[in-house]
Amino acid sequence: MENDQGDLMEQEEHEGSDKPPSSLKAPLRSTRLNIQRSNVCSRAYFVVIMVFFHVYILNVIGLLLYVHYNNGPGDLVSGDGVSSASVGESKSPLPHPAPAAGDLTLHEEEDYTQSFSLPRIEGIRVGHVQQVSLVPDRTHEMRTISLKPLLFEIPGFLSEEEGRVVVQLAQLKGLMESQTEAPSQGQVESNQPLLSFSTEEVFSLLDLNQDGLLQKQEIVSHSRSRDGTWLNPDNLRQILTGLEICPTGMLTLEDFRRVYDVSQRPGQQRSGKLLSQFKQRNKHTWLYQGSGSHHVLQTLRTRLISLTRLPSTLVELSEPLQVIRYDHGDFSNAHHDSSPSHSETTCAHTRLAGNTSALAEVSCRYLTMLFYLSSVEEGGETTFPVADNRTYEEQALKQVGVDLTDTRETCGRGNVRIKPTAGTALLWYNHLSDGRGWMGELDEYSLHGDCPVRRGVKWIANSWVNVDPDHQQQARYQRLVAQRHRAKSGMEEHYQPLSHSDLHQDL
Ligand SMILES: O=C(O)CCC(=O)C(=O)O
Ligand SMILES: [Fe+2]
Repeated sequence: MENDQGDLMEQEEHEGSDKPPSSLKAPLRSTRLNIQRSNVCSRAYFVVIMVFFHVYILNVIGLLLYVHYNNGPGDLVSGDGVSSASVGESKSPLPHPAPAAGDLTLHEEEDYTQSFSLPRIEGIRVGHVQQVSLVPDRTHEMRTISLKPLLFEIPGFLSEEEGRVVVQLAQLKGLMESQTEAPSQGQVESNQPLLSFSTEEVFSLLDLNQDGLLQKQEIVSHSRSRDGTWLNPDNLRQILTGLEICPTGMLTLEDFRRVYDVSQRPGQQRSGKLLSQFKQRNKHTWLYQGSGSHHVLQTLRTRLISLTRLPSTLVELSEPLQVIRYDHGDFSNAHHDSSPSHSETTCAHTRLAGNTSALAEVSCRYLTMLFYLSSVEEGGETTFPVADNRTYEEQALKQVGVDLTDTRETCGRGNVRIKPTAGTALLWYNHLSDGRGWMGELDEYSLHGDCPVRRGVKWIANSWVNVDPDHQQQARYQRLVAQRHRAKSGMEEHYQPLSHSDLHQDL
């Protein structure tokens, strides 16, 4: 470097004179050569730099275009021509939307099963607030309540007026007495002890043909995790596992005692009595949300699709809206809305496309959206007893004398408790991701219940999005629905969308 500069200065010094001193001739020639070489080098260097610079700029532009088109609203799935929600505290982008399940055709099934993925809203951290745009002219705040389970609260998701409409529609339709009502019928007073069944009583209840042996079919016919069955998913899993290793394929009372006691908690074993998963629920009804239904019901579903960015077909093929009324003292014990998958179980919603030899139909619910339709003066909180605990300890749920699933006794101890406020919606994922974009294991932390209503009346609505953990089964089911649609529209002059009730049993 220094040498080059020295040569340059030397050259400049002598440029003015006609004849440079002879003593300087030779060195000067070599200096010129150096200068030319140096010019060539800098030009090449400049060209290389410019090429890299342009490539870099092109890369950046390409990346920006990619991000823009992948996150753009045009990509979001909305079967009803609904504009999608924009969500974010500006920093928290949502995952990529899934392709429309409804667009599935026969030859596309393979691709579909390869690439189909379920979006999941990111929680970021507890207390994180995201702005969501669900309706024109205003935004809503969505707050992360817990990460385990992934649980959000959205105040004002529906207006008080919309809440009243849903309540009135439920009343017009007529609310059914819950099948889980206490045998003493009517109201159970809040100070009445929980029903409990001995192992022998449960065996007898399950033994439908009273032959003293439990066949698989008998066990799984009680497998529903909701609405007061005797077997919660954990019980069912333990018992079915016990049955699998039983050479006869049937359980005697003795076998049953062994597997059922294993599935119970120490506190219950001590007393020799088993607390039931009995849930006290007053009345409920189901409201269809498809085309032709009240616009408020359709709007709720539309907002759910916008918020979750789930394929609209998936949501449209899910259960109808369940509306529940709780009077004074009513409650439900902690439970999971969905079920763990097991080789013996099949999802109720895809059973048409399912393996008919599967013994148990269970609810497969990727997420729950719960709408508070009324505020409650006292009590009635939704409780998540183990939410955000560092580790999920099944044993800790039921220690001697303390049963965290018993909301009548231990509601105050729940890690997360949400007071019902008219218009607020809760959203939580009942399942973890399988790591490949599909629905994975049941999230044990999604355990929840509701505390007894102490003053006032509580109205809520549940919207569940059904997904089969076996995505090929989900694809087969949707293909079947699409085929039926085609067959139906071919037969009818006016196209009528296949209603949920055509495909699902009343859950
Ligand atoms: O009413 C609540 O707060 C919870 C209701 C619930 O968990 C259910 O209906 O499955
Ligand atoms: Fe629930």
